[in-house]
Amino acid sequence: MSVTNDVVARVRQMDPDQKEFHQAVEEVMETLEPTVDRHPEFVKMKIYERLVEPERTVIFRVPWVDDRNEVQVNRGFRVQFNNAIGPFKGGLRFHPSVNLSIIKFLGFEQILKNSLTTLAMGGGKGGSDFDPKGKSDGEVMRFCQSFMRELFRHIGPETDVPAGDIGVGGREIGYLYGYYKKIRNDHTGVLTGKGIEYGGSLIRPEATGYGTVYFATEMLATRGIDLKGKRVAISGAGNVAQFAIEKVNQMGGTVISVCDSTSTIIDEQGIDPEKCRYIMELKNIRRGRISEYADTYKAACFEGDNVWDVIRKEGIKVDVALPCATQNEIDEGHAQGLVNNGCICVAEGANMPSSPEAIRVFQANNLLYGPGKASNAGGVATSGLEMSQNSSKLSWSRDEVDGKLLNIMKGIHKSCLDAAEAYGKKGDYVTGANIAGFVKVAKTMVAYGVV
Ligand SMILES: NC(=O)C1=CN([C@@H]2O[C@H](COP(=O)(O)OP(=O)(O)OC[C@H]3O[C@@H](n4cnc5c(N)ncnc54)[C@H](OP(=O)(O)O)[C@@H]3O)[C@@H](O)[C@H]2O)C=CC1
Ligand SMILES: O=C(O)CCC(=O)C(=O)O
Repeated sequence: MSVTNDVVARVRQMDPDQKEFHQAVEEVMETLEPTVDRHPEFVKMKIYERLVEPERTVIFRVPWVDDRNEVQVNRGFRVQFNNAIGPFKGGLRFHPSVNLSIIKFLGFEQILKNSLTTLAMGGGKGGSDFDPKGKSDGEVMRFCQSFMRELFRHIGPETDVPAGDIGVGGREIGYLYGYYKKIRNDHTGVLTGKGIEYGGSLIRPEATGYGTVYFATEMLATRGIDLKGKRVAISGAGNVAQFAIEKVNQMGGTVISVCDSTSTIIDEQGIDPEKCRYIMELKNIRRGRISEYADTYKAACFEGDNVWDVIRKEGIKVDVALPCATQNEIDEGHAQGLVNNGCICVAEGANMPSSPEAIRVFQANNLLYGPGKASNAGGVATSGLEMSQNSSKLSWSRDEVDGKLLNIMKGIHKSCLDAAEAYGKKGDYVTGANIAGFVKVAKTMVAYGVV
């Protein structure tokens, strides 16, 4: 048995119920095989085994009082996975599905993603099974304050710097940061995604969606194809999806879909900038359902199906797919549906949105397939830029940050292709992203000795 297979088997045996974590580890370990022969020092120092074991995991009680004056209790998590190359860094997810397996898969992916950005950031992730949907601002604030009442002792600008993810946007970051500042009496860059008035970076809200589109354009360019005039399917209707729509519009593509967890909208006329602003207002301010879009604009609404179900069932032609909702939203059948309907490029805005079987379909059909840890790395990269601005007490202009984001995405794209070629897998972005992200972290861990 190879070292990497051993690691997968051990992870499965030690934590048998953590299926999302197994999936993430398996995908990475499969592709790291070529590094084993070339780096005997990684084997000797048990780097593969150490990579899948978090530095520490904190699980905590989050009690809070709802608007009816009743006490509620949720579970909080922070997995500090690896800080070899910089402070732990990664978002917080508030969603009822959150459990240790999901937080570990996200934290594990974050190690390699953050390494790819070239910035000094280790990997971590956290969150809670709290559901912000349907809660008042007061309830969300009291929950965030209780969450921070425990989290504050584990984080710091040089230790661990959380940010947003599903269910954690500007509102939540404001409540979390305000409470941290209150109890630590410290105004410091301990969170990213902050409001611009109190230390946030321009372009951070846009960065994940914009970066995903920049990555897609780089992939398309390798085949001499332009995004202009292409039909683009996007899933999700949250932060990543909204700014992916905005950037596709700026680059001359046509976005034909959007969804939330209850329904999918197909708009054959295209989700133009005005409709995109409508979605932002609907989702970020009114916190309504995406089905309302079809009441306002002439568009089809499919209850209970995600974007990929609808594309497959209805035979909707698509050139480019940008999954921006959640993990495993694209299964094998969805992937085949995309292939059958003409898709040439998939760039993941979400984390692990494609199942392993779906990835095999994309690769077997020679699609340009960009895994999330490369294609959505613009969000955390811009968080890294926010950290730099905070520590130097400077604020950069919109154009300056966007320019740096674009260069980082181009750099990640090149690193993926270079590593894939160097390790005998030319054009394979999955292998390239995993190896390029891993080797830097692994070399650093070797340099530190056994710690
Ligand atoms: N925010 C960031 O900077 C980064 C985010 N990501 C990843 O991008 C993805 C989206 O995150 P983000 O936009 O920030 O989160 P948001 O909470 O802003 O939006 C998530 C969107 O996805 C929808 N969604 C969630 N679950 C499902 C589902 N099962 N089926 C269909 N739609 C669903 C939500 O619907 P509803 O409104 O019904 O909840 C919502 O519209 C996640 O995978 C996240 O990990 C990756 C890198 C950085
Ligand atoms: O900006 C960050 O620190 C986190 C972004 C994130 O959670 C992610 O990349 O998945």
